[in-house]
Amino acid sequence: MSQASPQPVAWPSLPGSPAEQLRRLLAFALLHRLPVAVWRLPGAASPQLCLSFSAEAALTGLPPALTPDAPAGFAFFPFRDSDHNPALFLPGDVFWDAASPAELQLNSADHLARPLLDFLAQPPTGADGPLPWHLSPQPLPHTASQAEYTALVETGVAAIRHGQVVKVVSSRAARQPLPARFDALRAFDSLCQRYPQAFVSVVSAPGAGTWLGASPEVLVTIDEAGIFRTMALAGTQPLAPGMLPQQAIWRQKEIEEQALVSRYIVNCFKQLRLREYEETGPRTAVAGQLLHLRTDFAVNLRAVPFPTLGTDMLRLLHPTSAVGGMPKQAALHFLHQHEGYDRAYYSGFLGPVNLPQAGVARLFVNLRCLQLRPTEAVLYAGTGLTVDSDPAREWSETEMKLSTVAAVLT
Ligand SMILES: C=C(O[C@H]1C=CC=C(C(=O)O)[C@@H]1O)C(=O)O
Repeated sequence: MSQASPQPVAWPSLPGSPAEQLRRLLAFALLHRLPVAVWRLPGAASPQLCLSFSAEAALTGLPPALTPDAPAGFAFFPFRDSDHNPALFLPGDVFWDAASPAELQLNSADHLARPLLDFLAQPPTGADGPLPWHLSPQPLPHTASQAEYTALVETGVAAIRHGQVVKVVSSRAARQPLPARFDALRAFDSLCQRYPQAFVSVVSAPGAGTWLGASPEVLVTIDEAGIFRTMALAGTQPLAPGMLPQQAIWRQKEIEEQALVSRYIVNCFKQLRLREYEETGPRTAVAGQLLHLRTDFAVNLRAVPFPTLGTDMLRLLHPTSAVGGMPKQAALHFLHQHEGYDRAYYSGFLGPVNLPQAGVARLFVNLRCLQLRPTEAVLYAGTGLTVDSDPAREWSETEMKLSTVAAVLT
């Protein structure tokens, strides 16, 4: 990994608008077949970008370390690590923040640093063609019909009844044609506007393809004040017009489904023998047109003798019972046997680590996402099953979840 000390460099020409600058950085990355990630943090006004000078250097094995001395970059992890869907950690060779657009942070003395600055020095022509996004080399996943999804839910409920699993999160993929002149960067902007509290991202990397999403779910974050956070997010209902989130009434099914996720997180703390966590909730949380139940967990890392808590929790949490199930191994085995398609990076995790600031990490579960193909998008959604699940309701819940990101395909 070509990691040098971060070097601020002025944008080498008269900067255009931040949107033009972002397109220019993406054009350089994609024309050179390099991995690149753009994201907008929940509640933030503008996006940030991480560009790596080597696709090979992005291939990683273990989940990233979340300590201040660990490499800086952008994690992009699949649901399950495999040769088809490699775990990626994009080294943060170039970091750019649209909030301070006149400056680039170069963290590498790689031989591509000069060509990048030369490329950015040329003013954009305005006649640039569509961006050559990376495309996945994998075949399109099987997309379940309603009858197939019903059968999967019924098999899941039977597995719960027979005590093989306590909870399992079944999911499916759906295909939708791209509208004429679809532009993933404009779609990213549109997601940012529609979902100000989501983690909005577009990640494009050789081998993985291009993924666009607006996730409502924190996996692990560590902020500037050294506060570690995670959340138990589960249970879904539509936000009806005129309804206030605090008026939502939850059925026993959703309450139990979410409580299992909370219990799973508490068990992870227990495994690490950590008692000093704060638990808030469950409360109703808004995610676009949907409501979820959410419990927040926080630990002040400066008050506990546990410098590797973030790293250890990340390794225990992924994949959480909000995307896999409980007990974890039994649920993953069930999904492997019955789900009938490759989730790839859906329900994996993604986000910046030590970028731009050492000690700060923001990892989210890759939900409400789509994968770009030449003329269509593959969209993904899942639903937590319990013994009380009704297949028709679970199907319509996946439809509602798919519509979060499908909103940018019209
Ligand atoms: C698995 C997904 O959502 C998870 C997060 C929130 C609510 C969920 C649910 O109600 O089933 C899921 O656990 C998805 O969006 O594909």
